[in-house]
Amino acid sequence: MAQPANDTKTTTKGGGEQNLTVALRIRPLNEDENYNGAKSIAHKVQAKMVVLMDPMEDHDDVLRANRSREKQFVFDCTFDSNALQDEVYKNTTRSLLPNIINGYNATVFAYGATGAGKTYTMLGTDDEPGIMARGLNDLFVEMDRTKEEMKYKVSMSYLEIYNEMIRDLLNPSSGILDLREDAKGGVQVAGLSEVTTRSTNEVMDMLFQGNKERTQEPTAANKTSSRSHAVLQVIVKQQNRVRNTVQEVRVGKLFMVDLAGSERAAATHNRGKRMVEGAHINRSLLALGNCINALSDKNGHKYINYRDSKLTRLLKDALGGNCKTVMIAHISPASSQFEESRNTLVYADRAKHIKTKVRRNVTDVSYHIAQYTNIIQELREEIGRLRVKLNDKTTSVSLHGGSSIQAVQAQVLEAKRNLDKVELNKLKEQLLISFKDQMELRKSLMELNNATMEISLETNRNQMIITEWQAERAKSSLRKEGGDNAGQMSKSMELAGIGSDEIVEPEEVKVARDEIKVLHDEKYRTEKIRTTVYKELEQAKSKTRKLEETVPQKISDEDQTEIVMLMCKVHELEIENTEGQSACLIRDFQIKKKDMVIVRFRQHRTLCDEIIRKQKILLEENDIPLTRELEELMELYKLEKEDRMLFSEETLLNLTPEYRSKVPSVASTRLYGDGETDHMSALTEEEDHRRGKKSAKSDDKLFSQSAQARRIKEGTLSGIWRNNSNMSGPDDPPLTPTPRITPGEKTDRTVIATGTRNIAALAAKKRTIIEQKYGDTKSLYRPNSEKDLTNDSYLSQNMLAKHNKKFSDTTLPMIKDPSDDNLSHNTKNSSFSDSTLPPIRQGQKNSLQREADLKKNRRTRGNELGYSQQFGRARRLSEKSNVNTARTGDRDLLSPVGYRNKTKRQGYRDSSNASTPKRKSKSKKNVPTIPAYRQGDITITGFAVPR
Ligand SMILES: Nc1ncnc2c1ncn2[C@@H]1O[C@H](COP(=O)(O)OP(=O)(O)OP(=O)(O)O)[C@@H](O)[C@H]1O
Repeated sequence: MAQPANDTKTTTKGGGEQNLTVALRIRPLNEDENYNGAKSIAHKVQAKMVVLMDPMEDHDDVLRANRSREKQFVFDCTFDSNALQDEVYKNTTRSLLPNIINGYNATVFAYGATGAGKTYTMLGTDDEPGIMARGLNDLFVEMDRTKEEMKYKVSMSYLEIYNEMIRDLLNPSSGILDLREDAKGGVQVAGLSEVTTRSTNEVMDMLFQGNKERTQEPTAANKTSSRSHAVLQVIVKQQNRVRNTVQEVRVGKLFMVDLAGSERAAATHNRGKRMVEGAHINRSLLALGNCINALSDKNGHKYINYRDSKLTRLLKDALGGNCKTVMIAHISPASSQFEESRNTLVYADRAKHIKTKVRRNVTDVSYHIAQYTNIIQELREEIGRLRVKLNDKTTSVSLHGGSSIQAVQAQVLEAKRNLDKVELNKLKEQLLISFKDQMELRKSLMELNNATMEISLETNRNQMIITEWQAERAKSSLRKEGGDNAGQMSKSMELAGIGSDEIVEPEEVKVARDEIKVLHDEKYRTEKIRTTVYKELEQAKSKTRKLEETVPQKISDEDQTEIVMLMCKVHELEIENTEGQSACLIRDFQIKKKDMVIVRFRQHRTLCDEIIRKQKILLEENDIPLTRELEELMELYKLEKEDRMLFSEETLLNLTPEYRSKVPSVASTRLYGDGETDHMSALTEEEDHRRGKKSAKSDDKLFSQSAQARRIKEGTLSGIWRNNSNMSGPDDPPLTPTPRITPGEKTDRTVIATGTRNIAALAAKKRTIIEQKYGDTKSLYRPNSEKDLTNDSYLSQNMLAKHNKKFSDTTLPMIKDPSDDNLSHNTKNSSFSDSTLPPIRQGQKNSLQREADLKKNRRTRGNELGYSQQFGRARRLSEKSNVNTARTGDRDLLSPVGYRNKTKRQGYRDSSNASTPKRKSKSKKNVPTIPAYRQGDITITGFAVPR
């Protein structure tokens, strides 16, 4: 029997003292006993009680009446002749097996006379296996049940004591084995083979082979009499599968002993060898009986002599040590076996009092470092085993439950698809909302940009009206002073800046001033809204970008990704479309602005032309010779004018029709452009002709009338030269829009003459100043060869402006040459910018009236804003549907724009009814105001972006 390797510390834990379990089995009468007429004298009278009757007892024998040997015995359990093998096993042995597994020792031995049925109980037959087979079978079953958690090692040995000699039944060739005791008092059989077994079948095979080796001889008492004690030892080592450095190993031993039966020589008729065998058997059994007697001594002071036989030495632990012991006594019920049975019963009854101390055998093994490798290896093997097991389970599950798992997987996939679909729809919805918001904001921004442009244009137009009137006012002052040579200087000075207050400002100019202020406020408000919208647009863009970035992360399906990408593409195209529209509008605005600059330039040029012409007349009339330089300049001027005429038709064609119709007050000036100059020249010539004066010889070229100028005579002087009733004679025809040219020469001549006189007055003023300063006026008339006169075009407007700033203030602002390539750039920086609002004169006579008009305008706008704020998004559709109508002035009154215009018109009417003349249709203006901003609610007068 091998011991655990390494550092071991074997201890016994738990348990306690307990009595030997004694069972009694009474076998049936065999054929011989029946044949010999033996009577059954052993009876199980209760579950644990047996009665052994005295076969010699005779109730009729008075002498032996009180000497009956009948006796009752009580054991832990009794089995009669009808008891089955399984019943005996279950009631005596099976309860021991768990103890064996948990490290306890147990012994089951069969005791009894020869032929009493010990071998039958322990070994049994093929059909009725005995306790050994059943016990071993159940032991393996139990180990198999817990093998996942515990690791077992089962070994067995099988020996016999025959004639006090120990033989290895599993290895008979090993000869007689010695019985030795170790230092701890443990009994060891040297050289006994321990065969490791893994299954019940192996155990049974070995048991079968071992029994064949057992000495068994027929005797008179038993045809299959066992002539030796057989000891089957099963050692079970148990340890937890989870290894540790200190491992607890439980070692349980089960001894199953089939003793040889005691025999009486007389009864067995043994002779010779059988008699010798019987003597050894009896001797060993006697030793066993003595031990039992000693162990069962109630005082417990008797010496237990185990050394009298090898049997008692082997059963030392089983009888008095650490062992749970079950003794199954066997008797024959036959009356012929009364003495044997009675002795057995007496021994068994004594054995009941034997107490053993049962403890668990535990060995704590501390492994050396070198052995950790083995532990690790074992652990790896365990892991591998578990993996195999897992795979097997998976495979098994796949085989048996594959369809259900596939169904579950399908359901999970389906659920995931549904989830993805819901998420995708949500994402799509968010994207669409984001696109829509962005588009609305872009359109709003575009509309606001256009509103700003419209405001700018409208401001310029009003500025022109004011400038136009200021020029007229200046000329009107000249006319009033026309012909009055006396005090020319003082008048001229007055003309230069003073006296204009006496001229009543027309209603149109007042409205223009009011509207400039309104437009200025409107521009400020529009810019503010534009900033807000721009910020919102940036936020919307950012939001859309984030959503677009989320798309590939959340959408795995290819088709779904494609759909969302298409949505994004559509969105991008919509944005491009909007930007294209915006660019068109901006270009249109630039063209309009350039047109306006051109008109302003032409106005200015016309004035310059007129001044030059009149100066030339004055020079001729006064016989003032032209300087050489002036002649050269005149020649250049003439050439430039001819070129201009050639260019005029092309310029006319390039002007936008919309602008022509939209700016009626300056339309005539703009439309006819150079033609007007020509026409004016023609008129001047006609006047000269009527006066009978000859023109200067150079006039045929310089002031010649072109065919085109004559053709377009109609309406030419409707602009700055004629639009003043104060300047018109009583016989003059109505003012514009009358397109037909009328005899206005007289007025024009007056104007021209007045202008010339003004210039002359300024010249005189200059001379006076110089004289006062230098006392020499000749320097003013120095020939052109003289240096300081070379650059003095003293009759030019610029020169005059230098001497009198006020004069220049009353004239048109300086305009850069339109031939500049940077026209648009100059336009932005020019004096026409709406940021340069004209100064509103204080102290004018009509200032109170204008203030009233302004307040009225403000009130009107206030109504507009309040009203427009009440409009929601739903109103937009109504507004949009009325855009075209709004352009023609017939706007929906529910529309903010329509409401505004309607109110405004009404406001004008009220104003005119109260204190001011009715506004002429010519001066009716559409001030581009925008209602209070609400995303997508912007509509500009005369402009709407289709949605
Ligand atoms: N309970 C029983 N039921 C039927 N037959 C039995 C029973 N017990 C014993 N026998 C039979 O009795 C005979 C003797 O039994 P067995 O050999 O087991 O006695 P034994 O006590 O082992 O004898 P020995 O000590 O000589 O070996 C056998 O033929 C056996 O089959």
